[in-house]
Amino acid sequence: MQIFATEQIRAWDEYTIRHEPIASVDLMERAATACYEWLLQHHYKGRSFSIFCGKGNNGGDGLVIARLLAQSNHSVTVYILEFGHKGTEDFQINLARLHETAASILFISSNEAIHPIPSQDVVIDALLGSGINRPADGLTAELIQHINNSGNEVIAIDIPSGLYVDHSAKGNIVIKARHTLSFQCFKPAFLMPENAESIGDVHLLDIGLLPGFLEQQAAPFQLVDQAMVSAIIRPRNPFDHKGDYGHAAIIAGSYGMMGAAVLCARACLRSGVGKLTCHIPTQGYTIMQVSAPEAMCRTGENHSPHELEKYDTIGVGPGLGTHVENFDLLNSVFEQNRRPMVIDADALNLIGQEKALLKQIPPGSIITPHPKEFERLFGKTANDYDRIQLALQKAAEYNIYIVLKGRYTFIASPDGRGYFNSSGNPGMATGGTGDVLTGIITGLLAQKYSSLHAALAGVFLHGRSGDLAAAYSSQPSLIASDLIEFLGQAYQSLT
Ligand SMILES: NC(=O)C1=CN([C@@H]2O[C@H](COP(=O)(O)OP(=O)(O)OC[C@H]3O[C@@H](n4cnc5c(N)ncnc54)[C@H](OP(=O)(O)O)[C@@H]3O)[C@@H](O)[C@H]2O)[C@H](O)CC1
Ligand SMILES: [K+]
Repeated sequence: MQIFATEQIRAWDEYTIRHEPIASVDLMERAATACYEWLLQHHYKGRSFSIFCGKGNNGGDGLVIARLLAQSNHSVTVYILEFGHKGTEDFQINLARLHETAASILFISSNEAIHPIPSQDVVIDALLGSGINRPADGLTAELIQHINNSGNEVIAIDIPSGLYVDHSAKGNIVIKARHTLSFQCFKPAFLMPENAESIGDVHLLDIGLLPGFLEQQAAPFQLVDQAMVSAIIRPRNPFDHKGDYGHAAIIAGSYGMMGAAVLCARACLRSGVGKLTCHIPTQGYTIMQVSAPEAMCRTGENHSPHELEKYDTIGVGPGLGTHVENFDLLNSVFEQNRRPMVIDADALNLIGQEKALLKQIPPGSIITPHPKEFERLFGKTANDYDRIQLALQKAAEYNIYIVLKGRYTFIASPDGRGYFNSSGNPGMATGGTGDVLTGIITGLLAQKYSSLHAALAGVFLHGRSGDLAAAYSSQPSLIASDLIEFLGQAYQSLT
């Protein structure tokens, strides 16, 4: 699924209006009807509503929702924020239609006109949508603060008022919604951690925008979804043998952190790799042999980084520790292996301390930092949008794939393309889930998936395992081992 910027969303509306064809006011009716139906299907039937509208088409959506609610015997009060102009054509048509109903209509043109919101009312926020072009200030800002301070449940239409679709509104005054009802496709704003407080739960409603538009568009970002990953994962051939699925190595673990190495190894095995050898410290030998009997082990000084050429790929980092000898270890790995590999955790922290190592990473490799590790490698950014741009820039500079872990993990490709993963849940915010991800991606690389495909399929399967595990038990109880147990079902769910 494509993730569009503001101009493309507008162009998609216009394309649909021209080619369906459908009048703009009827498209608004369709969008608002989808919101109205969502409300009825989600326990809002019979409630009373305070609906706040601007004078653009976002406000127009609010007026249609108000009419549909009033016509179905809901108590509706509509507050229209005076912007000093008449409003868009579709706004005006729908204001006239609203006058035919029992809804109360009040205009807010000064602070004195802002009154307490009845505590039982559901608030609908239709003040500003994708047409926002400056921070909310003056009366608009006052009204947003008033709504936020009311404690009422807020449902935002299209996007919480005050947020921009595709750049940061950090520090600005923005509606805090419990739910956001948006249309057709994800907006970049919904995928940024800095907006979590504003957007609440996002629900995408189908308003029948024509798919023909998608063929003409290069979107700035793509959503990694089931359709994309199902097309990546290849079925197995009946005559295949283990040699066909590659030999991976994992270089991981240290005293007190063998768990990370075990999780990584077991995830790698479950990803479908043909053979796995673990390069681990001597004191971890028994732990690994008992925990992952399918894996071979190499022990010796400094993880015994020898004869690495024989592996199809290598995953390095989980539980490695950051002692100084590990700089030699990394140097040795990068010298012997020039094929794409996976670099995570302490290996990234070492590179963060010795930035010259960045240039030695084999081309096409995948690094998997969480935001703190990313910051140690590439520095701080002012906001989440800038961090994504920095990831794209660094991916190109070092010819690597950057998997920036988070609720919607971002994958920066060196060719400038960016992807947001759609699977996963907050239950996965627990120790060891990153080690599992490294194991899965290493296993996919060994199976000769391209770096891009290994990264995309790896993050999606990892998140899907988390979703299945959380559905089976719960989010709070989820532990990293559960992801490995559910990886089989995650594969199964693709078909
Ligand atoms: N497929 C769809 O997505 C559909 C979406 N629809 C809805 O349409 C809106 C977008 O409507 P638009 O009229 O383009 O924009 P807004 O309603 O968001 O804004 C209207 C005007 O408000 C002014 N503005 C901008 N920023 C501010 C601000 N900070 N404070 C006050 N006013 C502001 C600006 O006008 P100016 O002349 O003052 O610059 C905007 O033009 C979309 O979000 C959906 O809700 C349709 O229903 C169809 C389907
Ligand atoms: K809104």
